[in-house]
Amino acid sequence: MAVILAYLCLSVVVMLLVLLTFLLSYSVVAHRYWKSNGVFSLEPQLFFGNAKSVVLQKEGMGMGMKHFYDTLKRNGLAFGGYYFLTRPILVLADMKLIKDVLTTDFSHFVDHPFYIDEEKDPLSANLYSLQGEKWKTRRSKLAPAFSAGRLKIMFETIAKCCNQLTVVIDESAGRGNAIDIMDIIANMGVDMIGSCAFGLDCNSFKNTNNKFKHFGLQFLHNTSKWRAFVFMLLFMFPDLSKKLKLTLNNKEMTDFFLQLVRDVAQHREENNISRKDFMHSLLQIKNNVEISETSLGSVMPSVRQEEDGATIAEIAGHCFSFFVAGFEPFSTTTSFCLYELSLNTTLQDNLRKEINSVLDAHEGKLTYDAVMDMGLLDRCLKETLRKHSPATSHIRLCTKPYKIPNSNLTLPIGTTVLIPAYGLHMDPKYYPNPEIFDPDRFSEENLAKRPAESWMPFGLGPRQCVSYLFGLLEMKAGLVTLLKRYRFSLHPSTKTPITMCPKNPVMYPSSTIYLSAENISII
Ligand code: HEM
Repeated sequence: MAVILAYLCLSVVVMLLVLLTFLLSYSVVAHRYWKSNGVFSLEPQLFFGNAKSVVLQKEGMGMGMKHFYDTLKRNGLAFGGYYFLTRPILVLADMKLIKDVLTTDFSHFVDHPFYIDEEKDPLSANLYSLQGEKWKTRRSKLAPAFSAGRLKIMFETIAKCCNQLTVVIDESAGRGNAIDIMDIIANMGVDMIGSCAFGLDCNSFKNTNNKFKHFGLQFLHNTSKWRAFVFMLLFMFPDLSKKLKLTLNNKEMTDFFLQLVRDVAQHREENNISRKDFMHSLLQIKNNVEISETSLGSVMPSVRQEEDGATIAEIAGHCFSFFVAGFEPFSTTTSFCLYELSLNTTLQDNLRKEINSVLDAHEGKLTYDAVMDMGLLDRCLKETLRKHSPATSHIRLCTKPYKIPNSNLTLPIGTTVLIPAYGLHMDPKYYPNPEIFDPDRFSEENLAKRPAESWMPFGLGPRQCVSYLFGLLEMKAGLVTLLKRYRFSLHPSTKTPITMCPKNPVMYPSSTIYLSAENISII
């Protein structure tokens, strides 16, 4: 027995040693990549590459990339090599090169390098992750649903969701209570996407345990080490992950969203119901009805079609991506904007003056045209998206060999390329004193002084956020609703300066932002 036990122990030790040797050699060989291609990189650490602080969640990806961008700029380099664990990533620092990759030479960089498994994880087959021709076809079909004309029609649905905001704040206003502003805005974000994408009237404020919110937040706020590990495997080794049957979205959540979309689709199609939301547009795509930018139209075609233009799983994937892509940036940006306005109450008062005078000119109604007439609001939001950009980097996969202009480097297919948006947004060359919140940076005069590409919270080029107009619109509608009714100030329980949570892949504060609100109408 003792001999068998000793033999087993020895076998395990030998296997571990073989595995360790393999990993060591793999890491050492992988970390030669940039040097052998003559590309500048910082000395990588075994296994971790240059991402130790990010992987160990001591620093967020945005900050890590900003530091590398600063290093490249200090050394006058247009690009540099970075290792995320063993994966080489080319980081761009030169504005012209960034513009080429994202726009002029887009045909070489069509895809986002993310995991997708249409069969086992249908929700992963969304616009963000789709690749090649499939992405191109779906994006061109979806784009009209996000046009200005269509959003103007949808504005009524957006405005309805904003009304709920005041119900909760009214309970705390004027009492000096600490208001967890991000929680309130997040609830509104759930309502907004629930209503505008899934066609629900979920009212998160009253029904805090609703299933829709539960699953959405489960996806977004699960910062467990296991999830981070699975995410990393899916990013680093997509083929191996598929073999191991790893998925990003669990079955219970997938089934919930699929059933939800199935029910809504069936109900609307059977009763030919029209509603001013994205679900309406998606059902039109499903039924091969052309999306008009000037009128809502019916979900059912006038002549029955042989084949559906989209499956329920595709629609669910799209709605889910609207939720995932739209919820967090909406709630963080709107909250950060209110935070900045609470620190600068003169600016807040000026903005309120603009809101009131524009609303007066529009018969006191919150309409699409009224929101579009608010210039200072636009500048405040753009400055928030610069300083607190939710997406800190943009990422592309090289899909066709690409020779980098003015260099000897040709990128092979499969190279990951990263644009450090947060680095650009905090670069004093484009934004002097970048830590200062100054909406004037977005005045026409100041805009003319720097390249337009130095501001890219929504990405750039054909793969830029499909919904940036809707994103801006919903945030503006929320801010107008709040600022015309309340004066906000920072509550003493907020820890300042705000630092960023290193566990969250997007820009997210590490401690709660508490504000106080006074109801203006009764001051
Ligand atoms: C509110 C602020 C928002 C910000 C800051 C934002 C930011 C972004 C960014 C940075 C990207 C990637 C762009 C790139 O790779 O170049 C993106 C893509 C995307 N966003 Fe947004 N987004 C916002 C709101 C929304 C909303 C509300 C929706 C949906 C209703 C949405 C849907 C999408 C989709 C579907 C993609 C993938 C587009 C594609 O790959 O073709 N976003 N967004």
